[in-house]
Amino acid sequence: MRVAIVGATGAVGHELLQVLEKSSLRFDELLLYASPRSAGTALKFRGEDLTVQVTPEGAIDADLILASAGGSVSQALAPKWVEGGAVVIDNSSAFRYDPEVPLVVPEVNGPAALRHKGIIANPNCTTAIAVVAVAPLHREYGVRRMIVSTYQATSGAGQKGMDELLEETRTALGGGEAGAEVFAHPIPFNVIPHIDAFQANGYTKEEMKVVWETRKILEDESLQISCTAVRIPTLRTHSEAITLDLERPATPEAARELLAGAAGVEVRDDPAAKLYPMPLTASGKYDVEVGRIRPSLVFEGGLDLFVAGDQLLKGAALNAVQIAEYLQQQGALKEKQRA
Ligand SMILES: NC(=O)C1=CN([C@@H]2O[C@H](COP(=O)(O)OP(=O)(O)OC[C@H]3O[C@@H](n4cnc5c(N)ncnc54)[C@H](OP(=O)(O)O)[C@@H]3O)[C@@H](O)[C@H]2O)C=CC1
Ligand SMILES: N[C@@H](CC(=O)OP(=O)(O)O)C(=O)O
Repeated sequence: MRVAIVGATGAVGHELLQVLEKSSLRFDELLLYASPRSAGTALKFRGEDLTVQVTPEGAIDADLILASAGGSVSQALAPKWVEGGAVVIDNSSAFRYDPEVPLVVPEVNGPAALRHKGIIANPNCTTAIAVVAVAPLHREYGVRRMIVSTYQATSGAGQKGMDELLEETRTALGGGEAGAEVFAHPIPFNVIPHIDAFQANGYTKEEMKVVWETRKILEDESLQISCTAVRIPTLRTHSEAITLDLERPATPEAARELLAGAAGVEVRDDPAAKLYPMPLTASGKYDVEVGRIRPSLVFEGGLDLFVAGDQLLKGAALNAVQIAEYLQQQGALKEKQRA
């Protein structure tokens, strides 16, 4: 079994290497690809140096390709990879809204992955983190309306986002004027309510991804969702305040108990002991932290909660590897015939 990572030198690629090291996925060989500027770079995997190669324009001889090199690379090359016999798990947004392409968070809709025709899409990171917490509540109480406000880390914009936070913070602390290239405004000591492009309806694409993708994953087009997505000066982990209007009333106690048994969730909810989800505690963790669970003051029987999830892990690398593990467990990931 041969696995390839395209985009191995990026923020998500780096996490893919770490997650694969610990994963139960069985494979014999790992191939690493990036852009020409990284060709020849050595990256460690299981104690060995693997050399990064230039991503070819055509097929890659691998059984499974984990793609995290951006939408335009996936758009252009993923169909060729599939033609060459590989299964592609794509971290970009290129195919997420294609009805033929499953959009999968294994804890929530794992079996959807089995319906793939070569490509499986990994959801937007903000969405993936939200649905891990919301799906169990939706199943039990029926979510009617969902209002989300996000606090998104700079690594959501890749390695260059983290670099800009660190460099511009140094500049600001040194008495200089912080600049901005990756973000729309200087990020140190600021919050920016602008992630991705503004759409005709006044929402950003990041906000609309939460709407479109949550509905697709939960298979419920009737869900009413509104999101405000905000960039904050942290390195990693996206946090989200979520308000839920429910068809059947929930109590915080019952919700806490339900979520404590839910896969991928860690309930961290003891305000008296100052225990609640935070980037500081959620970073590097596989589970999404959920806390501040309380009755909604607006929607009777509804809930307010706060989640924090490492978006480079559950929002990207971990979720992609979990999809691959799921396929393999189901006997749906096979080595292709080679001459
Ligand atoms: N960051 C996040 O939180 C999340 C990211 N994603 C998605 O994952 C993908 C990667 O994101 P991220 O790791 O953050 O981005 P980075 O900018 O950190 O990394 C991009 C990677 O893609 C490679 N790359 C860029 N252009 C090309 C090209 N033309 N051909 C081949 N390889 C190329 C880069 O190689 P090189 O180093 O040589 O330039 C690098 O390895 C994106 O689609 C993003 O939307 C999804 C969920 C969350
Ligand atoms: N949501 C990421 C950006 C990203 O990579 O999103 P997507 O995978 O939907 O393109 C952010 O915080 O900026």
